[in-house]
Formats: sequence, C-alpha cells, structure tokens
Amino acid sequence: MAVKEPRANVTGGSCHRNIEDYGIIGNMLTAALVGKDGSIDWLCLPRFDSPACFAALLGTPDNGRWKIAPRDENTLCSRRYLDGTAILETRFETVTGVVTVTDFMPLSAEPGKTNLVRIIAGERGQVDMQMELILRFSYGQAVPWVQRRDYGLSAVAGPDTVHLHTRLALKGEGKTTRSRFTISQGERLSVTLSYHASTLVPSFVPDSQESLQQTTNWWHEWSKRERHPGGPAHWQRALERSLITLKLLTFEPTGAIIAAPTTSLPERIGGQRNWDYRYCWLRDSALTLLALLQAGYRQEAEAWRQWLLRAVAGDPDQLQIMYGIAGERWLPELEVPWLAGFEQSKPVRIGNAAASQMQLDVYGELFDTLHGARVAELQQRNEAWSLQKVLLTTLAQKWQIPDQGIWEVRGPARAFTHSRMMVWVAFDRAITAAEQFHLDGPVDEWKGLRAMIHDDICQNAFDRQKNSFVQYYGGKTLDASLLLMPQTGFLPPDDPRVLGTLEAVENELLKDGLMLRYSADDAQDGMDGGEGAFLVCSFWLADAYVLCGQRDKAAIIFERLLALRNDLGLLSEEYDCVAGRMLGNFPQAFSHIGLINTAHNLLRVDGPARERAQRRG
Ligand SMILES: OC[C@H]1O[C@H](O[C@H]2O[C@H](CO)[C@@H](O)[C@H](O)[C@H]2O)[C@H](O)[C@@H](O)[C@@H]1O
Repeated sequence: MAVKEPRANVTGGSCHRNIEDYGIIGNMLTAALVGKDGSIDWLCLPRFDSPACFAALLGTPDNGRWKIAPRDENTLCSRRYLDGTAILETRFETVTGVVTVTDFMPLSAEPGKTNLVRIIAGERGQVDMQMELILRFSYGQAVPWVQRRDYGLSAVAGPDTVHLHTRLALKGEGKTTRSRFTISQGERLSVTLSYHASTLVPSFVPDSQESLQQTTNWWHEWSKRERHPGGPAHWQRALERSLITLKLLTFEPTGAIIAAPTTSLPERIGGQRNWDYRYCWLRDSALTLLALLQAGYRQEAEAWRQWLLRAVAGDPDQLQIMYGIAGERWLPELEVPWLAGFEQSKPVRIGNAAASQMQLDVYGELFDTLHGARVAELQQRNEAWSLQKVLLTTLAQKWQIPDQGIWEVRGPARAFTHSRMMVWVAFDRAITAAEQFHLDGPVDEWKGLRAMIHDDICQNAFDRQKNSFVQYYGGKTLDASLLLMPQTGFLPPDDPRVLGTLEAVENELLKDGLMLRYSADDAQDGMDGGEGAFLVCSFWLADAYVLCGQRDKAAIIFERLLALRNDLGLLSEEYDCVAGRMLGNFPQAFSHIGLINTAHNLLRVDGPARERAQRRG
C-alpha cells in the first residue's frame, strides 16, 4: 500500500533528502535510485560499478539527475512498487489534479545495453509538469555532446552514448535539457533513456506500454517462485520486497551479488566512513545466496557458485575477501574530489581498499555456503570440493595470523574471535561434507585442527570477569558478531558462555533498542567518529533470542526493525536512532538478508539459524 505523506521542500535546488527518500529500480546489470520528488539522482552505466551519469545523490543537481515532477511544489506524494515487481510508481497530487510517474528498467536482451523507461499518466484533472535532464558522465563531471534528434536527443561522452526518446518538446537551457508540459486525465506520455557503448548500435524500446507489461510479467514469474514461510501478511510483504531487492543486487551476466548499488552514503553524516559497496564480498554474497536459497531461488544460487569458482580460481594464497562483479581483483580505492558528498560527507570513494585485507571469516562463510548448497542438492561440482581442500591446506597454515575481521577495521590487525570462530566453521563444514557426501580428504587431520581451534577460542576469547566472549583475544570490548556463536554451531544455545555473552552484548551494545556492531569509541578501528546502529546485527540479536528460547523478545525487535524500513520496504546498512534516519549504503544486502533470515527463524521451527547450527559436524 502506498503511504501518503506531505512533501516538504523536496523540489528545490538542493538534492539532499534523506537516504530513505529513495527507491531502487534495476535490470540486474545496474540500478538507479529514484527520489520521492521524481528525481533520479544515481545511475551508473553500463554496470553497477561503472562511473555514474547521474551523481546528484553525492553532490548537487549539476552532478547529474533526471527529474520529472509537477511544476507546483506544493504537492502530496506517495509511492509504491507494483505488487511483486521492481516497478516503482510515484503519485503526485496537486491542487489541479493527480499524476503518476512509473519508473522501470526492462530486462536487457543485450548485455551492456540498458533502457530506463518513465511513463507519465494523468489520473485526475490537469497537472503542469516539468522535466529536467542533466547528464554528467564520469561520476558527475563530464558534460556530453548533446544533439537534437527527431526522436528526442542523443548525448555522447567518449565511450558512453545515451538517447532520449520522447514526444515531449525539449529545450536546451545551459547544460540542461528541459521540458514543460501539461498532462490531463487519461493521457499517457513516456520518456525512455537508452544507453549503449558509443561503438555499438543502439537498442530502443519500441513500445513503452508493452515493455511495462513484459517487465511486470517477468517480475511476477520471478516472485511466484518464492517459497512462502507463511506468517502475518505484513511479514510476507516485507519478505517479498527484501527478496526482490536482493535479486536487484545480482549481476545477471556473471551471477555476482553486490553488497549495495551505491558508494559513499555515509555511516555518519558529515563523517569519513564512506565506502564503495558496488562489489562482490564473499561474505555478503554467500549470505545473500543462503537467503535466496532458503526462499527457493536455486538458479541464482547456482549462478553465484559458478561466479565464485571463476573468481577464486588460481593460487589459494591469493584468495581475496571481495572481487569485482566479473571477478576482477584490482579494486583500487580512489577519492572523487569534485563530488561534495552526501550532506558534505567526504570523501566520496570509488574502489575499496578492503579488497587487499585479510579477513579469515570468509573461509567459514564460503564453506558454510558451499555445504548449504550441497545439502540443498544443487548440482554437484567436483571442482568446488577440490578448491575447498586446497583452501583448507592454506587455512591450516594461517589461521593464527591476526586479521582485519568481519568489520574490515582499518586499525591494527588482531586475533578477532569471530574470525577464528569462522575458521572453526570452515573445518567443521568440510568434515561434515566429507562424511555426509563421501568426499575424500584428510578428515582426521581436519578434526584435530577443529578441536585445537575450538580450545584456542574458548581459552583466549572468553573473559571470566565479564562472563562473556570478547571481540578479540586479550581484549575487553564486545562485538555483535559474537551473537552468531550458537547459529554457527560453535557452542549450543544453552551453553552458559553463550547466554553470558548474549547478556553482556545486550548490556553494552544495545542502544535505543538497536545493536551497535561494536563500540566505535574504543574499537581502534582506524576511523574517527562513531556510527549508527548496524542493522544486520539487530537481526542477529533476534536470531540469538530465537535459538535461546526467547522468541517473544525476538518478535519485538523484529517488528521494531520492520518499522525502520522506508515506505517502500527498503533498508540501508545503518540507522541513526537519535536523528531517526537511515545511514550508509542503500539498499544494503546485509540488512535485507537479516530480515529474511529472522522472518524464517521466527516462522519455522527449522529456520535458517537452527538449520545452520545443525550443519555442525
Ligand atoms: O567499517 C569499515 C569498513 O566498512 C565497509 O565494510 C562493511 O561493509 C561490507 C560490505 O557490506 C561488509 O562486508 C563489512 O562487514 C562491513 O564492515 C567498507 O567496505 C570497508 O572498506 C571499511 O573498511
């Protein structure tokens, strides 16, 4: 259901609205963020990780945007996705009438070509409208060569060409293309932006209405495949939206899954915790895959496994924690000096230096996921098992090396408890896989290592005074990732050390009812200033409650988290409880994975947390 709300100051010159004011549309090659005010402020072409041609999200309108909205700024705005689709409809109500703008990206038949269609429909009375198109390639910097065409216009900037197809009268004003028009009840107009590489031939959308129908049908077919766990209607709607959002974060040509389609949406307004998430983290994508798999989406799981085997192929010592969407390894981190940043949160970064970090937990996530895939009877692949055996040989040598941990700290490397626990998971799942599926390997040796790692963690990471495990060996601080202990099967949920940790984490990291991932003040994570509550950690708290038999508390926190979603059902990475607004990249896979898993944990006796714990050897 669309939520009607008054719009304040959303059509003025500044682009800065809240993160939750955006919706996402996409075609599994790239994605765009559409503001409540009808402005598309973020679009990278041709791929998720390509330079943006609309970058107003991280700067000013002059960094590129495409806005279609009533001329009258005094409008009521509401929006919704068409049921079971990624097609976004924004409805504007003015004193003279009502108009809807329907935005979508048809699925591309040719890789590298993208169309973005906007259909404007008069619903009641008459509405005076305006369109403003500011194309700035190369992350909001390069002004293209624009030419008028009988179908609209073409714009070329080096490797990139777009065409605008429309019957609207266009007018060039400075470096902006504008159109003013009136739409009456029953009238429909459409504008399509078509992208292709400058050396290729364009592909047009001949009939926008037909394309809308085809795109709707495609999404309906996809949504129908979902395995519903039942539950209250609003939970089911939330699950469906989260699954569609995860699907939008998959890169169809390779099967890669990105962490989020944006870069540098800040984890603290005005701060420097601004990172590029348009890449494929082994951790995030493995967890996405498990979430898709349990909802019945096996095809995506198989495609990701193929991506994985290609990406990590080669020398096991060169395993990275993240890759580009085609498996690229070199993701140098650069700053974009001409973009002012979301609400002046600088720098804007592209690329991510975390790619060269050591994070031992990824081994555990990989092994857990590959084991989950085997259990789900995805097609068996011998090369996957060969790769796993080689990785364990490397891991056996380096599991004691301090690392950067799940949170990718930029401070000192440490013996992080979560990293070591996930190393234990890697050996544990390998043992289970070998025994359950009769796969060959030095199982006794692995069992010895598994026992040694377990003892090591229990001796060095448990603080008797606090009656809790701690973030790293010898440390005093806590970490929300410790909540995963019972669901990895490392210790049973009724173990007094697990219950002690749950209580300590609640006491120290639960702020305003939401979880911090750690206390940034004493974490020495290499960055200044704190950050918001990290949403996936609150879902983990709910999962721990379910496992520890505190289901009512789990349901309360789950409802609280559902209420934080924006009016379209989307979540960013973090939440600022004081300001009551979203923080961090958006929409973020991690947060939506959390939502899906917790819903299943609450609804099914054999939910994913319990299922995961039972994978223990
Ligand atoms: O907080 C510092 C780090 O923040 C980012 O990493 C976070 O996002 C990743 C993708 O969702 C996730 O895998 C990781 O656990 C999170 O901490 C950023 O990408 C890093 O460069 C940065 O060091």
